[in-house]
Amino acid sequence: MSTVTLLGFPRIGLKRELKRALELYWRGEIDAAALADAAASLRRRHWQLARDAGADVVPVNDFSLYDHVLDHAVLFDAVPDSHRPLLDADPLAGYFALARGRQSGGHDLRALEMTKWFDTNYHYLVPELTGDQAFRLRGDKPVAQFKEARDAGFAARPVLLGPVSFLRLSKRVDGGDPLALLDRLLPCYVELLGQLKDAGAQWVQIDEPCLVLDLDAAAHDAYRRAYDALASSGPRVMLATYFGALDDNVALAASLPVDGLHVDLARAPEQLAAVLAALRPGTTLSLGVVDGRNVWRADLDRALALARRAREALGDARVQLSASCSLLHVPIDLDAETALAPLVRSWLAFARQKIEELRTVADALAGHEAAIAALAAARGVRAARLLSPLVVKPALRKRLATLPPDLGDRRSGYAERVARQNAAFALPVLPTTTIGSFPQTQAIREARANHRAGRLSDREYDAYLERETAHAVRVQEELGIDVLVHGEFERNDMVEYFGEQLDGYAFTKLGWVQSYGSRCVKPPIIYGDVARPKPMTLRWSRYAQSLTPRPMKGMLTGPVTMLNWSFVRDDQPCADTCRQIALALRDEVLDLEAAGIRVIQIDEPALREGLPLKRADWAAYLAWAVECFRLTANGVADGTQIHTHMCYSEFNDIIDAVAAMDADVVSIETSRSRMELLDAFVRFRYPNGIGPGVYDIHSPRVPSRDEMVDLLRKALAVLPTGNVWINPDCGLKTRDWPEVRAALEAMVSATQALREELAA
Ligand SMILES: CN1c2c(nc(N)[nH]c2=O)NC[C@@H]1CNc1ccc(C(=O)N[C@@H](CCC(=O)N[C@@H](CCC(=O)N[C@@H](CCC(=O)O)C(=O)O)C(=O)O)C(=O)O)cc1
Ligand SMILES: N[C@@H](CCS)C(=O)O
Ligand SMILES: [Zn+2]
Repeated sequence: MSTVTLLGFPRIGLKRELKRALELYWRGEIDAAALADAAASLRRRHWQLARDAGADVVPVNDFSLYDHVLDHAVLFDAVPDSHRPLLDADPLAGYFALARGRQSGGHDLRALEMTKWFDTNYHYLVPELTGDQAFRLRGDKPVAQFKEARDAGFAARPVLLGPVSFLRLSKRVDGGDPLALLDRLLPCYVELLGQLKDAGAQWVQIDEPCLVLDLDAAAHDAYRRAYDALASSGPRVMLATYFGALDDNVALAASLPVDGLHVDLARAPEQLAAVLAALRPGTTLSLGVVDGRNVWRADLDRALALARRAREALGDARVQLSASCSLLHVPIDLDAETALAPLVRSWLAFARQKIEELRTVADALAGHEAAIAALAAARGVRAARLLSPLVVKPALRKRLATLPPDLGDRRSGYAERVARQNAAFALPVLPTTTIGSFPQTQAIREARANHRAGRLSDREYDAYLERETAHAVRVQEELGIDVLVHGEFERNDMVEYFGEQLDGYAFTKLGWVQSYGSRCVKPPIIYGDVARPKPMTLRWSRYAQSLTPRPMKGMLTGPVTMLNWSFVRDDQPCADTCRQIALALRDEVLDLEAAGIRVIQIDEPALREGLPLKRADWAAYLAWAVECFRLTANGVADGTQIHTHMCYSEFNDIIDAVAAMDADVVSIETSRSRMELLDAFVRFRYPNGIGPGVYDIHSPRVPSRDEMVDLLRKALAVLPTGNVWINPDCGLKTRDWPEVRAALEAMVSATQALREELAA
């Protein structure tokens, strides 16, 4: 019978128990032992859940207190010299200093850079390597977690990030090629695999998601050298590839001397034939037949058909059934969603239900009657979903089909627009602004929770939000910020808040998915045609503008980000869904403008991360993504200023698309890379306004005025002064008020210093 395995399970806990424990620990309210207990009990609960749902083998070492890439950097001692003494003295404190920075106890340590994990909304910490990097094993996390599961009676498979992917996801501080360090790193893997074998591991899962990327000859060579070196040094190796098709790398992956290969058959079912043809004799094939990136019940007939084909070619013992990738990217348990409309709920599967689906396929493959009957039931539910009147809105479809071709064009070019805007707003040189959110304090979240639970009336909640908004406006005025924001206090999240107000979207109570560290999101679920029944942000923008004579920015999440950070329907192309969202948001933009809001920011932080992993697919994606942004933004008059904001982006590859969006101002995250990310704009001679982020909002560390002056000088040396705006890297919702005040005070003071220099 085929084995059911998992590549990984969510770590945060159904009720975000890990988040709570981490934040208590960081505030000094629990000690390291209590944090370790909370983590161990979550691991135990998740192994049990996975086994009860039907997994034959559970993953271990997929658990992390903050991030699995950081865990590997620490495991191999691939950390900056600055952090090593603390890591030696107090491993947990050192670990969190790498993740979050630390400015206490005589330390001034910065956090590592954080970036997107492939095309997901999970963020990993980028290991920093030097040219003469030495690696050694530090600690024994994978072995300890294997023993923990083994001793608790679970059949467990340790998960490691593979050496080539680890290096490709790292960066060299000297600009060199991280893969040049491969030969130095491999002995650590060999030693670790030996330890796992000694501990009794039968299999180890080695993740090489980079095998689904476009790879050059040097990367192919690195893969061969790496796996030749690892061959037979430890347990049997399941080489896991995910997030797409192996395509040109299929022969490479299948030729490596490993015992098993996992392939993603949710995104790329068509690759099964090529994989079966290329597989070495004796190799086990793990079929990722259930989608680990989305929440729809699987097409179990298709999954079973794929499994049967693999079994015919390989025999039962050489076939494993799994989700396409780690289940890290989906919520834990649909059973907790008691408030979802029953029909919509019947269409969904979260992590636990996905394991049950895998069990069903495995059992059906083995001919079990009950499983075969379950397949028929699942078939009925899927068919009903695709035909449901909840899904299709004919009037909207008609509007979309008859859009005038120039709907996404501004009336005039940038030069004319900016002249009008400058005359209307009379802003100083180097105008200051922020990205939108102000601290989402515990008190605000509690008020929202109380409102949701009926303990706070609509009127009380509204009045509370008005007070918070008025306070934020006052603070910005006191600080001397030029273009203000209302603070986004009414929003639980920049995507979920809009999803809650749009037709065609469902939202969950406990559908938490980790975004980074202790931070989570509840991605809303797009199940049908999207439409806007009524204005969504007008009330708060209008109120905030009424409090100040300064320009108040309207604040919207853009269509591409709404799409990429939601669970999307799988019954129509993403481009079509995105156009529907764009039309809904366009109406919001025009309502804001009509209400006198003359600066409107449309955030698109997820536009870059949605780039397909293969370059060949980029142009098509960027074409519809830009079209959707333009459709949303460009119906306004010349005097209305459109801003967009993007964070965590590497812009070199997409600068043409950013320019084609034609926003009047784009604010970007640049401080962590010390303005390196500006290069693309400089080389392109980006013509419109640009706000390079001058301080990192992800760390509690308050930057000094001089640091910001320094960064700004770098920016002003390469950008036309008249185009430059001054802002933080991203929104301030995760910070607290004293930090925000101090940091913005320093930002305004840095700006004033530069204005004086420019005037002199
Ligand atoms: C900007 N980013 C975002 C991304 N994706 C999004 N969908 N949204 C984003 O803003 N991706 C990239 C970046 C970085 N990512 C994040 C992601 C998440 C956060 C964050 O701060 N998340 C909050 C949760 C936000 C939320 O939904 N809050 C709700 C629920 C609040 C809550 O916990 N309530 C309690 C009761 C109150 C209490 O006692 O605290 C409860 O329900 O139990 C809300 O505000 O209503 C997080 O804390 O993880 C930041 C950046
Ligand atoms: N307006 C949002 C953008 C985050 S990317 C915020 O300020 O939080
Ligand atoms: Zn941002």
